Amino acid sequence: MADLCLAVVRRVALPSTGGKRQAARALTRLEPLASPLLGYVDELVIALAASSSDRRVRATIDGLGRRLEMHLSDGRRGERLRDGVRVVVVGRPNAGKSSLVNWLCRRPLAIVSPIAGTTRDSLDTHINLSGHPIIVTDTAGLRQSVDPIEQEGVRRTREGAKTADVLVVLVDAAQLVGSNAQDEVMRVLQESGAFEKDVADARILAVVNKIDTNPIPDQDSITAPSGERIPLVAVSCKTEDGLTAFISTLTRLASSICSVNQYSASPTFSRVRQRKLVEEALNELRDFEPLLGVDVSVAAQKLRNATHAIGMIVGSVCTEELLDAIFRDFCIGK
Ligand SMILES: Nc1nc2c(ncn2[C@@H]2O[C@H](COP(=O)(O)OP(=O)(O)OP(=O)(O)O)[C@@H](O)[C@H]2O)c(=O)[nH]1
Ligand SMILES: [Mg+2]
Repeated sequence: MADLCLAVVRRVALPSTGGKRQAARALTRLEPLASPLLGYVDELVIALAASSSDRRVRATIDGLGRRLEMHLSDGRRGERLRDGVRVVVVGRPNAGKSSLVNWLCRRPLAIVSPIAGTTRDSLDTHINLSGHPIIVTDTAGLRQSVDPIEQEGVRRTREGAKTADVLVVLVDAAQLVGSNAQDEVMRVLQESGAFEKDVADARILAVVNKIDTNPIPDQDSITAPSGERIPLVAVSCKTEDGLTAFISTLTRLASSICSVNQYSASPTFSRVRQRKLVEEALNELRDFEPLLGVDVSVAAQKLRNATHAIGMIVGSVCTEELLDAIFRDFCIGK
């Protein structure tokens, strides 16, 4: 076992010079993430050095893997805190999407006109909603068209819908058959591609606009085919009726997105790159166990790869000090 520890620690703890430089640069930018993950690396090396049995090594690596998984399941909170919660407004042409987005950002971001098909491209703007950073996207109205430019606009709307944290489905009160918002919202959702697997996580907010032209009966939610309740608000961008309720509901959804599990009490991954590196580290840890009984040096390489991936995020991994500490505290090699 001492041999195993020595082999593993040597391989884990001796990075290339280039890797060290890169890691050192990364550290300065990633302070909030550094301590917990650096703790893992220390723990990993120390556990290996101190372990007296294979089983304990396996348990330690398994525990580390589970904790990395917990961080990965943080609901992308760090990315949302950095970039903003993505709110995408979809609906048919002329429903009032641009009017709603302009009202949200308090400026005439998008052209508003009675001509259906005015917005032809997706437009992003950043706003602050009770302290939550939000990216609001206005989109081209969903409809069949032979115009290739409009087709491209609709394709972009669907792509945007896939990235939404909150999908606002806006329908025109005047277009409702018998004031039935449920069916029209479901049709628009279907056309936006929202029932496809990769957008299944987005929160949906249904909005009936233009209630000044056709008041609808009081209703605060509708039911999705899955049985889930979708909040519904009735508004008029013209008279501003209902917009306060719209803002409260949107704020509630944004808050719920920004608060998830215990690991998101502090921001975790603020960049996709960091998440990818942790996923890489996790894969290496998962490969370690089956290899341990077969070839210690190949297994050790897996740990070194995992350490390197985390080191790319937190920086000062595998420093001379860490090596010194291991040799001082555990007398390995003496
Ligand atoms: N009466 C009434 N008219 C509204 C309301 N909201 C928007 N409109 C009008 O509806 C028309 C279409 O509004 P837009 O905001 O351009 O609609 P849109 O959904 O962005 O339309 P496209 O860009 O064509 O997809 C404009 O003439 C707006 O002034 C409302 O609440 N009540
Ligand atoms: Mg528009």
